[in-house]
Amino acid sequence: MEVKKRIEELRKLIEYHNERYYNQDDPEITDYEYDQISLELRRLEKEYPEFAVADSPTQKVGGSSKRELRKVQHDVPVVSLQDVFSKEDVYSFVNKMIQELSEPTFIVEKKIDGLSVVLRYNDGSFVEGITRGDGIIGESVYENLLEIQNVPKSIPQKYPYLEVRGEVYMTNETFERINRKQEEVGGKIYQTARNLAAGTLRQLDSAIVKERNLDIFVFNLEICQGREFASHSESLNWLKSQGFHVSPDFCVCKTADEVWEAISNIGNSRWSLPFGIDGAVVKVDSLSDRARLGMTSKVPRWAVAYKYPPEQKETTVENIEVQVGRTGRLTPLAILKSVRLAGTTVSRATLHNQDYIDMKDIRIGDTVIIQKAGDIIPEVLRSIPEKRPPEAQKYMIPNVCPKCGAPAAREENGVEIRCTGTDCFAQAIRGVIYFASKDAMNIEGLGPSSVEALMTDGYIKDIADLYSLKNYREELINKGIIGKEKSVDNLIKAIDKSKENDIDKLITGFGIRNVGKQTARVLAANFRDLDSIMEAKYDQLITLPDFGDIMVQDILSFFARPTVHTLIDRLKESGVNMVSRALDKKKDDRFSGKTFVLTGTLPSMTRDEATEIIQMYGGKVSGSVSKKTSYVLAGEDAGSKLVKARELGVAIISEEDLKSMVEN
Ligand SMILES: NC(=O)c1ccc[n+]([C@@H]2O[C@H](COP(=O)([O-])OP(=O)(O)OC[C@H]3O[C@@H](n4cnc5c(N)ncnc54)[C@H](O)[C@@H]3O)[C@@H](O)[C@H]2O)c1
Ligand SMILES: [Zn+2]
Repeated sequence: MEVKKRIEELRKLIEYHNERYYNQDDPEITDYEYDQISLELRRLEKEYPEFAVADSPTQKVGGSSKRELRKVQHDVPVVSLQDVFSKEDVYSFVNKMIQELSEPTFIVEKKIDGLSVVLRYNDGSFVEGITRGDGIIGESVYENLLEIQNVPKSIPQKYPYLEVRGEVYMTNETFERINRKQEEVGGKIYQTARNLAAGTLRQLDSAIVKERNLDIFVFNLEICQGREFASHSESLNWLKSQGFHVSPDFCVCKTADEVWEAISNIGNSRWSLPFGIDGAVVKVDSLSDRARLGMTSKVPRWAVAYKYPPEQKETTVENIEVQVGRTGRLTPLAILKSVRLAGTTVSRATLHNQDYIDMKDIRIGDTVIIQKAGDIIPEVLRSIPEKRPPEAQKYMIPNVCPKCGAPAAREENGVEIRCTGTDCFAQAIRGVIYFASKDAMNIEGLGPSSVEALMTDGYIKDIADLYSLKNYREELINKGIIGKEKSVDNLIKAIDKSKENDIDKLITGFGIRNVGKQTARVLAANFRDLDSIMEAKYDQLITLPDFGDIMVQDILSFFARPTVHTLIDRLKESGVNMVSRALDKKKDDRFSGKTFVLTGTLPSMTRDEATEIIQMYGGKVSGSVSKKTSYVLAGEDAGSKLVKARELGVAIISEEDLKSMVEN
């Protein structure tokens, strides 16, 4: 029973991360973490075949396609690759092939970390380009592919039909350039070059593709009408001669030792490559052998993908600094002797909190092992006590705030230590940065460095001061701390524009503890204006969807502070909007008299979000289906309610339907 539950839990988790990764191009966890949970599921399903199901994520490929992009059926199903994680697995694959085939040759290639596309050519002309999608149906990204220089638009040898497969990717340099630009304008920071490449290729504006400099490596020939190839290497060489950018410097091997050497060589060069790879692919070279071996529903039997373990390095902790967050939280940060790790220079790593430091016993002067899980954020894995200098003391986060000197205290029953000072400069800076951030007031051009400069030079002390910044226009232009005239004017304009925001943005911007943008939205949708929220009582707030005791207490204590009242008065005087627009929308009660029942998991909304939308337009949400039910909003794994709805002939709608019902 326990196992079955775990299997189901893993399936749900993987489906969720697949959605984030393949469909939204915005993963929440690293590939390394994802691979760990997939591996666990694969092992359990193998060990307990009685719990195997046909639609498990281990049996499926990729994601679905976007609504806006044209769907195209694949000629040859685009499958995934069998992952392996150890030397033993590589040897056993190679040796098995050697046993089954007569003197096979193997090709070892870099596994480029991008997204797969299929390119089609008619009589030598590029006519269609498709993403993998779910492997059977992909989405056309032809217009965007036209903007990639290394996709040949026509090739010299004109066979009636040619289909090749390749990986679209972005170089590290371009990736960093774009993120730097995003940071300057306070925009979204992309997690990895792979997501940005995928997101770029799957959006609707080809001009963006051009500007973002995508590239492609072709790694397989699928179909070539009118010509036979004996081997993969022969086809790659031919593709190269036709102007394709082919999977670079592939390696031809005979034995498991040679294959492993090739894999190790790629591994050693990994962090000096100009683009990201997430492994090495070992393929049987002979195409007739490949045909004989065939494939499972998900992977070919003639190839495996070896995934490298995260790179680890030894370094020393030179110091531990303490940072002060927006809510006064003190976060210890290890200052490390700089080392190159997974392609970047690492000189700091968060130590999270006192418990983390205690658990790993990390001290100043210690030699530690660091790694980048999934190659993004470095973490300290462990310290090496044998190499510890004799004078190294156990580390304790100080009991005063390093910025303002006020006492710092550990939360009751919590691990966080916070500055209790009410006048803490470090907190104030973070507070303003947060106020300006995308989820909050979304003030473009007001990123961390501008806020810090403005506050250090005394132009602003708090968020209300932002709205009088225009009085210092000339001075700011002369001083140049924001930039030239244009930057200053843009900033002033953006600040001015933020006055018109709905109050959920403002409430988010206050940075009340435990009140994120979703909670702020609920508040805005249920009260007329900020004054009524400030006057709201416990009993009123606790009935709101998803509001819990701690959150309500936090809201009440925030609005009880006299300093908050003064601040809000100043914002009002500057003309910052204090009226709920979400509530205005409520007057649109197109769902009045209609009852909805929700069932199953919706693709992108939580049930509460769907409920909120329905209620906002005057509809009711009920728990059970009856003849009086107007609509059943059904998602994945919908159960008995859906059956009942069908029986009673109640209209069944999807999340998409609901969205279109409330459009304009
Ligand atoms: N972080 C997350 O939330 C998350 C979610 C889903 C998937 N993932 C990552 O994606 C991986 C699964 O992705 P997948 O289904 O694309 O399979 P895969 O990455 O295991 O391998 C298949 C793909 O590799 C690519 N490839 C690159 N170079 C190649 C070459 N030389 N030859 C052949 N193929 C080459 C092709 O696009 C092919 O479709 C996971 O292992 C995980 O790392 C991460
Ligand atoms: Zn402080």
